[in-house]
Amino acid sequence: MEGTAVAFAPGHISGYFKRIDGDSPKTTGSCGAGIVIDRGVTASVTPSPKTSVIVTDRTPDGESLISYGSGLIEELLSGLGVCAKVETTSGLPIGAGFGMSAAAILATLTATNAVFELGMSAEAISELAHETEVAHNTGLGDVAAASGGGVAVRNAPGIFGVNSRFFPSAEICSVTFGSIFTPDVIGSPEKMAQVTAAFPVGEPATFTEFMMKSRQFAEASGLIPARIRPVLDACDEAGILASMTMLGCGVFAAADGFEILSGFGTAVPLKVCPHGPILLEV
Ligand SMILES: Nc1ncnc2c1ncn2[C@@H]1O[C@H](COP(=O)(O)OP(=O)(O)O)[C@@H](O)[C@H]1O
Ligand SMILES: CC(C)(COP(=O)(O)O)[C@@H](O)C(=O)O
Repeated sequence: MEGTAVAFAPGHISGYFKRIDGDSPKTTGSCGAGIVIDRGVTASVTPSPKTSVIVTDRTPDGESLISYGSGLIEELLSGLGVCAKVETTSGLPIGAGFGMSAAAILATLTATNAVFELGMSAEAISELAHETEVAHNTGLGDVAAASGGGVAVRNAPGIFGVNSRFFPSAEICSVTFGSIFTPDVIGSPEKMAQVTAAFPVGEPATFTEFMMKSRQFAEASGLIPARIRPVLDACDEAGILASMTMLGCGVFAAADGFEILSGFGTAVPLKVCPHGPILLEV
């Protein structure tokens, strides 16, 4: 129980989803599909007599934003019966539909497990991360998806709900204007009813199919903020596949949309991450 462990967990852009309520957080979650991305959260965990958390977030312009304390992470550590100094650094803005809350939980648990030699399997880490995420209403399907890489297609709630993963060579880009408070959306029965009705038929097997289904869902879901409509229109005009980052005020598009997205804000190039959480240092 000495030293520091550092872990990385990838983010996840959800293209479409539908809430599924089970009888516990373990069996509650979502079906849907999304891209596991190469930007995520790096967590460094050092055993300490008292728990403290430093969170480095990103603004939509890419600047660092430091804050102290995190109820979510503090609760996670206390549930494991350990105290540590934790630093999480997000590669993209928190709350903007990039699955940064799931990545923060997965990265923190992976590093905590290593430095305290808790003996948790990758599956046990994902299970606890999923239950934490669902219990806090910060996400439904991000943990299941980000526990591995690629484009993850989920046909059941929970960490065993990933039906297939494919690994396209296509790259993407994204622009964000800020956050959408996830609990307000996934906690609203009215919004969830419209989302469920918008869920697309059939499962995507290619990047293009995934993008088309995501956009079809976004349009029918009633979730598209007015702020991103001009970006989607500009992409449509140029024939570039694009949709809304669920659940954030932003757009993700095929890589050839980078210049168009840059006309609206700070565009970020992203790759499909080939893996789930990894330990970087122990
Ligand atoms: N790196 C982090 N460290 C600690 N808490 C985090 C971190 N990232 C997210 N959270 C928690 O998750 C909440 C945001 O959840 P959500 O809107 O689902 O974000 P995202 O869309 O990035 O997954 C934050 O208000 C905070 O409570
Ligand atoms: C879309 C969302 C419900 C939330 O995603 P985020 O805002 O990134 O936490 C996701 O967890 C999903 O189930 O697909």
